Amino acid sequence: MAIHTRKNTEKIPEPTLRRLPWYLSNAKLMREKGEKYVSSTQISKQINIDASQIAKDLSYVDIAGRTRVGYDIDLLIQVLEDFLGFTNMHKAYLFGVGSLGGALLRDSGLSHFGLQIVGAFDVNPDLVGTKINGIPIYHSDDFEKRMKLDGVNIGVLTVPIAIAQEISDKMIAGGIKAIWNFTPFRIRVPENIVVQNTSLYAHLAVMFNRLNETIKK
Ligand SMILES: NC(=O)c1ccc[n+]([C@@H]2O[C@H](COP(=O)([O-])OP(=O)(O)OC[C@H]3O[C@@H](n4cnc5c(N)ncnc54)[C@H](O)[C@@H]3O)[C@@H](O)[C@H]2O)c1
Repeated sequence: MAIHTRKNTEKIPEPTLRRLPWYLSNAKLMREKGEKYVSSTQISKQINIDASQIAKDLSYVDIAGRTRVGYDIDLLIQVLEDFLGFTNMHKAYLFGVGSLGGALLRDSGLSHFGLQIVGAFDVNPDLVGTKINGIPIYHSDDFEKRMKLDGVNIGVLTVPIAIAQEISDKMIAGGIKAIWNFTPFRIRVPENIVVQNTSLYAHLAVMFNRLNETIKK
């Protein structure tokens, strides 16, 4: 018997959005092991999240589970990939090919999650005109010209903090609609522009804190 869980039409909460890729990875792992169905209880055991939370999270995506057997794995993977936008490639530019920017260009994992960096910009003459991982590096001055050719609407910001705002303004003026900001600077943008701030160090602080708690025990 199929359970027709009504699709939850509320705005999806950010924590749910951040958990969905875990369910996707887990479903892919189960598929590799030859499983055809997966239940929220099974996912729960693997990734240590409450089964009812998983069922609630999955109510935001258009998928119905079956009693006892759970979700059809192929369908679950397809629905999650579509929902998360991992199936259609989002083209992006990266600004600032330094130690962090260069590492992101070398990361082939981004394209598995739907982000394709099609070009990068820097001002360092040693970098301009070269490629990293097949991605061409242009001079920052050529950004407007390239924008007209590449159909990009996402910008990855990995420039020095002092010029984070200036480069963001330049990106937006050129037509960029979403900025993945790795600088610690809280950039100001018009209301219609999406900003995602990301810091590796924030997670590090959590790890140190938890580690200290374990050592104390
Ligand atoms: N979010 C995180 O977890 C995290 C981790 C590391 C670094 N960062 C931040 O990322 C940024 C870059 O750090 P990094 O260590 O790679 O620095 P870096 O100095 O190695 O790289 C900065 C790059 O920006 C380039 N640049 C300078 N002016 C430019 C311009 N006008 N247009 C385009 N490129 C320009 C430089 O030539 C250089 O290649 C910093 O703001 C840093 O604080 C964040």
